Amino acid sequence: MDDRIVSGEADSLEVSFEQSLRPLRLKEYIGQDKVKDNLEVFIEAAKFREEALDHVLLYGPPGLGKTTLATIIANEMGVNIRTTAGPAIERPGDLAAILTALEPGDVLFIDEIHRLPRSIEEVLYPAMEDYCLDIVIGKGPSARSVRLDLPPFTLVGATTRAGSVSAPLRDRFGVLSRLEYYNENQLTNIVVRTAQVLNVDIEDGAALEIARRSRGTPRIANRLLRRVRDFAQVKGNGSITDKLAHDSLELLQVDRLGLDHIDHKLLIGMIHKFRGGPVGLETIAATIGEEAHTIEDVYEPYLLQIGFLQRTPRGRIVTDLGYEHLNIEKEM
Ligand SMILES: Nc1ncnc2c1ncn2[C@@H]1O[C@H](COP(=O)(O)OP(=O)(O)OP(=O)(O)O)[C@@H](O)[C@H]1O
Ligand SMILES: [Mg+2]
Repeated sequence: MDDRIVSGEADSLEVSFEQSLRPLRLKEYIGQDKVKDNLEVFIEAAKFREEALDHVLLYGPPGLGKTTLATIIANEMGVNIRTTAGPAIERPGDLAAILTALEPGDVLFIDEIHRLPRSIEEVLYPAMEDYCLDIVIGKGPSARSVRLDLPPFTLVGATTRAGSVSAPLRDRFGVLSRLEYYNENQLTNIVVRTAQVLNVDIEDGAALEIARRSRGTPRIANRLLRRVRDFAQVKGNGSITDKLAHDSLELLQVDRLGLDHIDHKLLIGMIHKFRGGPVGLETIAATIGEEAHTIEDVYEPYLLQIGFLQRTPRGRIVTDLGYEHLNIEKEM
């Protein structure tokens, strides 16, 4: 599952490649105009008042640019960014060590913030509200609580599951920004920009072709571009022409809407075994040999989003659009 070329999640080898492609400024960050416009105002106002920026919660599916945006926020504010992740903070002391090391105005980026232990969340509340920490020293009757002052800072939290962030934590963010899937035009611009960074020639049609197959996700667009570049170097003269892009994407088995063999297996399985549904999640899972939650979290969202699958109270159904795309006649 992890080596799916159209997975929104980053694979471990991709990290440094992605790092080199990250836009550093808001101006270079393509799309997400609403989020960008708001942030621009808040950043300018905070800088004018010489205060730390309000805490920001970024949420949305994997690969849409949350980590990138966190870095940009720090750059635009002209401050340092300290990065950690929800599961990495196990004890209140871990959090205290990080917070007390911040300089005034710094950004603390907590990725996967929905996975922060509850006990840590409680320590975080006064830190976010009043820039202070209440720490308990000692045990039993001699235990006492001391209050530590912190420098003003900005917490930037990121999550793919906004629903799993507790209400009291969510309420302490001044700015809540939801990242949306990108349209074809924006993804084309991202592909063109990445090609420039990688110093590879690409024709307009080729950039569009890659954009279309990227499931609205910059991470996938960049990954497909990298694979296509490999074909261009081995089978061509290094330039990515329209034809080369088309042929290599066919070889990579990513269809013209970004569906891969697993999407096809799922849809075709539902059509052939259950006449397109309605069929329950568990049954689909058993049919294609996957876990139900993997289907729900990983395979299904894009198919629902492009309207190929529909959720009904009696189970999932393949829509007419889905049949059409697969070129299968619907049985009456
Ligand atoms: N708006 C954008 N403009 C240009 N490139 C982008 C944009 N958004 C994301 N990217 C590129 O896509 C890749 C993935 O972005 P990023 O790592 O920020 O996603 P993420 O939302 O943090 O994903 P995850 O949920 O897995 O942590 C990066 O290489 C980044 O350069
Ligand atoms: Mg990230």
